[in-house]
Amino acid sequence: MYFVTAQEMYDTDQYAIERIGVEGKLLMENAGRAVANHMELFVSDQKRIAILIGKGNNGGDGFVIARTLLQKGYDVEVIVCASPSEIKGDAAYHRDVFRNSGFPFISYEEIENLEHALKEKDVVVDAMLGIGVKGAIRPPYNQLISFVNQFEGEVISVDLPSGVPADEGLEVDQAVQADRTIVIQFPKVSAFLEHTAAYYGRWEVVDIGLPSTVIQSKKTQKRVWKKQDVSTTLPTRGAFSHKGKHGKGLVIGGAVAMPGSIAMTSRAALRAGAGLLTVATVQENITALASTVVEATYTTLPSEGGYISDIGSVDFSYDAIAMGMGMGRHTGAETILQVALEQTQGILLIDADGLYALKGILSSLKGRHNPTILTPHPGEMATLLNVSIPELLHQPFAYSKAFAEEFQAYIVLKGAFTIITTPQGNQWVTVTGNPGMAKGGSGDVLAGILLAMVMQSQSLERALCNGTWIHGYTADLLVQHQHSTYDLLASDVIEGLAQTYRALSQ
Ligand SMILES: NC(=O)C1=CN([C@@H]2O[C@H](COP(=O)(O)OP(=O)(O)OC[C@H]3O[C@@H](n4cnc5c(N)ncnc54)[C@H](OP(=O)(O)O)[C@@H]3O)[C@@H](O)[C@H]2O)[C@@H](O)CC1
Ligand SMILES: Nc1ncnc2c1ncn2[C@@H]1O[C@H](COP(=O)(O)OP(=O)(O)O)[C@@H](O)[C@H]1O
Ligand SMILES: [K+]
Repeated sequence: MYFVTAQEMYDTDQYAIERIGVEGKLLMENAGRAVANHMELFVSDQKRIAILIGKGNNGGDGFVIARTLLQKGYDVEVIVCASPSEIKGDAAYHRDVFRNSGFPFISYEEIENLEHALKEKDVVVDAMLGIGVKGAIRPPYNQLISFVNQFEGEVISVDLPSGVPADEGLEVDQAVQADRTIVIQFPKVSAFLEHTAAYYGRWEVVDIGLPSTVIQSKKTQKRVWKKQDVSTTLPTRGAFSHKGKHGKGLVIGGAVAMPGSIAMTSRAALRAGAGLLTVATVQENITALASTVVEATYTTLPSEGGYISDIGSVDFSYDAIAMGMGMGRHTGAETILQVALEQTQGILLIDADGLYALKGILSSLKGRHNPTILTPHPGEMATLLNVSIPELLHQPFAYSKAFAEEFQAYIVLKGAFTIITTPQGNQWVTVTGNPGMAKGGSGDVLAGILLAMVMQSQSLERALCNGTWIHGYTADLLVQHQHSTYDLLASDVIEGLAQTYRALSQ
């Protein structure tokens, strides 16, 4: 499923009108009807509904929603949040159709105490501001938004909660806190940003028949990776496959004080289907690890001060190598990473402490002939970019894209919304996962799953999307059935992979 910026939405709208010949009025009719029909699924006709209508096209949708619901027998009061004569274009057309159908509306100015009037309602439909919102919220919307936010019934926003911009990199001045948002055709970028997503409440998309042509013709696209994508792209294991077909992988990492991280990465890689796995770590870790991850083979590395001191003995001819987990941030780490960057013949995934080591030698990424994958959490990514974490999280898509394109790497920016960016600038977001994963070790498990995924026959971006989706989904299943967000451990997710793979293969 594509998701879009405000401009991409307007371009799509224009394409439908100018190239396909669907009139704007009809698009608005489709939008309003689709929203009203969707509301019918969860709002009973016994509810008292107020629809707040703004002066732009979001308000135009509101008139169609109101007319459709009234025709279905719903109890609807329409409150126009502007002088009705300010409404222009397609929205004015639908204002007139609404009026000519014999339905009344009232201007907010005519209501003596709007806050009180809303108390009489069960549901407020917010069709005040859509993707056209800009800058600080001006009267009367600022006041109306605060009334809506004090309203105790259900708030349903149309397209996006009024006041929330569609795009990243913008401040929210004041915005409706919706319980539910019915999104028109394509989700907007703000549905996947930490500072704006919560305003949407739960959201669903309604189809109004707009084509994806414009979005597909762009040089790069942004898409949500969903369960159906996983089911249709996850490679199946052929009846006559052998271990060599499922990848020969290597995990490099683990300082003396941090053996657990590579144990988790390795176990996760094996549970996620890796054919053969070797672990290269300091000699002190080998005995304990070998009894924890019995399926792996081991390469003993020399240590100094508890850290890997040299990786010269490593054979780099693996299909894929994951490096950096529990490696430590010692001074020698950069040299070790440099060796790996130069010698790895297959795919190189760099995580955790490897990303800190990468900071000083970022330009080495450009010289690599084989794919490099970086899996930073926001702290690691902000360090690589020399920006603050809030700055990064304000526009994670733009930062990830610029970075991936400049350094020709795949970036997996982890978080509640994990963003996968290819070196060409295409982006996917996975929305699985829960706060139970906000614990040490979750990233190590993801690195292992991704290592296994990229070695099995599928495109790299699909492998990364499938891996992050599966990681989060497994944690979601565990929290729903056996665990809570408090007690869930990163290693539970490794064992939980069994459930996910079984569910996906049924
Ligand atoms: N494919 C599509 O595009 C389709 C779009 N559709 C629908 O149209 C919506 C987009 O409509 P839109 O462009 O008219 O913008 P929208 O958000 O309704 O309002 C703009 C108005 O808000 C005002 N305003 C802005 N900022 C403000 C502020 N800070 N404080 C106060 N006021 C502010 C601004 O006022 P002005 O600055 O002009 O004075 C202007 O009057 C979209 O979300 C979807 O619902 C569907 O019908 C069909 C397909
Ligand atoms: N609140 C959350 N919702 C969804 N996923 C989360 C949440 N918090 C963390 N995660 C996931 O957990 C993992 C944490 O990775 P990371 O921060 O690298 O952990 P660590 O370094 O401790 O192993 C990432 O895959 C991230 O997407
Ligand atoms: K709205």
